[in-house]
Amino acid sequence: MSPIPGVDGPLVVLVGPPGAGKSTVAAALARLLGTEARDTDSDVEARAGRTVSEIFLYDGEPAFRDLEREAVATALAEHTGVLALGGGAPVDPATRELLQPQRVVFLDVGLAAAARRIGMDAPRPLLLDSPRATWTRLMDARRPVYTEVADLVVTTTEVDADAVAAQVVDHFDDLRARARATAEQGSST
Ligand SMILES: Nc1ncnc2c1ncn2[C@@H]1O[C@H](COP(=O)(O)OP(=O)(O)OP(=O)(O)O)[C@@H](O)[C@H]1O
Ligand SMILES: O=C(O)C1=C[C@@H](O)[C@@H](O)[C@H](O)C1
Ligand SMILES: [Mg+2]
Repeated sequence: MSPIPGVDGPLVVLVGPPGAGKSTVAAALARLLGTEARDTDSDVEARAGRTVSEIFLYDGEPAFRDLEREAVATALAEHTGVLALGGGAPVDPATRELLQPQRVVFLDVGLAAAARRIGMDAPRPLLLDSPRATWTRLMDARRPVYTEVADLVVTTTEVDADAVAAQVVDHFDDLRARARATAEQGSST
């Protein structure tokens, strides 16, 4: 799936499992491209006035998914920078439809690196019970979905976030040009 010329929206949308580095790489990419990063988990929290964990705990996962679907639709309509989605967002069919014309990058990662990064005891509501087994089960179920929506897959295991961002930029002509222009602007000020 290629981005359709003329379709508005973010320069890049990042998908992938918890610990893939979506939020971190979004910030690194935004720096390279001279734009802003946005994260739908943060948007949901700001809108609900609660953390993701609190929403799961008090309202349940279906309520979170409804808020997430709205947050993704709003961010795709409003944001022109880099957008990181929540790990489960592309599982929703309506969200997948919205992603079709977008430029989507799947950040892939193995269990060991993901576990190291998120320390599997962090407050991630879906990973409270048997975090490693649950992460693996989710990833097995979601891999086809992440792959289906993606224009590019970048493996982030053993690659630091700045290098992941550089790989994304290098893959797309317009992003390479934009990053060059951003760097030139930075060195001339
Ligand atoms: N490529 C990387 N190499 C090493 N550590 C990384 C890398 N990317 C991110 N990290 C670290 O891993 C942790 C998790 O990263 P991040 O929050 O960006 O992941 P995420 O995909 O957004 O996860 P979630 O789905 O839970 O929001 C952070 O502490 C971050 O500094
Ligand atoms: O993988 C998931 O389903 C989730 C990932 C996080 O980004 C949050 O959106 C929430 O914890 C659910
Ligand atoms: Mg994140």
